[in-house]
Amino acid sequence: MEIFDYDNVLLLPRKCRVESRSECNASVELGGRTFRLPVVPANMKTVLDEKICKYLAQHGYFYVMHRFDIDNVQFTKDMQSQGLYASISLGVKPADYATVDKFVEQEICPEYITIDIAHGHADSVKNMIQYLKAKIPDAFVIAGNVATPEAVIDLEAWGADATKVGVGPGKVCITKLKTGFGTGGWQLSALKWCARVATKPIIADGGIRSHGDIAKSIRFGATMVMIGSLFAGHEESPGKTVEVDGELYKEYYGSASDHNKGEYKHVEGKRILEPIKGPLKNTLIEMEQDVQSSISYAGGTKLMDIRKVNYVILGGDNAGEHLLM
Ligand SMILES: NC(=O)C1=CN([C@@H]2O[C@H](COP(=O)(O)OP(=O)(O)OC[C@H]3O[C@@H](n4cnc5c(N)ncnc54)[C@H](OP(=O)(O)O)[C@@H]3O)[C@@H](O)[C@H]2O)C=CC1
Ligand SMILES: Nc1nc2c(ncn2[C@@H]2O[C@H](COP(=O)(O)O)[C@@H](O)[C@H]2O)c(=O)[nH]1
Repeated sequence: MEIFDYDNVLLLPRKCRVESRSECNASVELGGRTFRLPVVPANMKTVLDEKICKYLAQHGYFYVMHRFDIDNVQFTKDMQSQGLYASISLGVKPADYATVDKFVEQEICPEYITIDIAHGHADSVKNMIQYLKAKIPDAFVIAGNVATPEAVIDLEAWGADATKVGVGPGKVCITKLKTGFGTGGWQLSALKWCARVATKPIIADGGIRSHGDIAKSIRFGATMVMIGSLFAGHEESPGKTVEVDGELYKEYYGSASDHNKGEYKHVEGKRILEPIKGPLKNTLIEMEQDVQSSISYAGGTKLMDIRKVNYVILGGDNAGEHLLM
């Protein structure tokens, strides 16, 4: 098996088929809706809040609200009363089952539900998927996080409509250090490995450090990518604003950090500061333009044309050119 990551793979251009990059369509379909970009901000407290979710839904982007200190039923009602789709997160504890029961009692159905736990290849996730499919069958269920083909096969068989791949590659993640497990350092090849067996969409989660990594994820089998750090440092990001030596930063902390948990127990995340880089809408526009450029370098006109390109691995034991025959 080849081991590589975002920083040692490059995609190879094919002959351009467009006169302008504006002809390239960066949109993607997930769960019956088409979104402008194959990118979703991470469902973390310092990445998004209700206001940002509303902005994303109104402007054609996918979002997944986080699951911490929030009333999911009220959130869903608020979004749907404005004619917007609702996309929430759940855990696997009794309180999460109670939330599902509340949805059923009030006859409300969020369009997207993401089951979001650290070790998603677990019976607890199987039980929650099956509960959701029985109680709210119209919701599109994303489940994770996982790291192996076996896990993707199981989650799909248990009824997940999409899986989220990535254990430990995140910027505020310390899972690798604390447990010795994960895809940190080889997330892109783990994605490739998982995508070979997937029959449903994969969301590649964690490790994206630059916009070109979006195209690399698509090339290796992702339908969408989930990104935290690149979204945490905007003017409207919910993290606290911190000034250091006259420069402004936003705090960005892991969902499994003591900052998020409120206690130091099974901590697998840390807190960092991200420099503030202006409004979110500018980043989203720049990302779209960069993905359009990626499609044009792939010799295509639509997102999945990126899947057709060859690539090179730079340095290391697996170095070389990889041609599609
Ligand atoms: N993508 C990634 O690499 C990671 C992401 N995270 C994020 O941090 C947040 C908190 O995650 P999590 O701690 O799972 O959420 P929860 O605290 O809601 O825990 C989920 C449930 O799974 C149980 N569990 C069993 N084994 C494990 C295990 N190895 N890791 C975690 N839980 C386990 C927990 O029990 P008990 O607590 O008693 O063990 C708990 O009942 C989530 O948003 C998650 O996505 C966290 C770590 C890695
Ligand atoms: N191991 C941990 N992973 C975490 C934690 N909180 C969030 N995450 C994961 O990181 C990605 C975002 O990664 P980034 O590289 O884009 O910043 C996020 O979607 C989660 O899957 C945590 O505390 N520990």
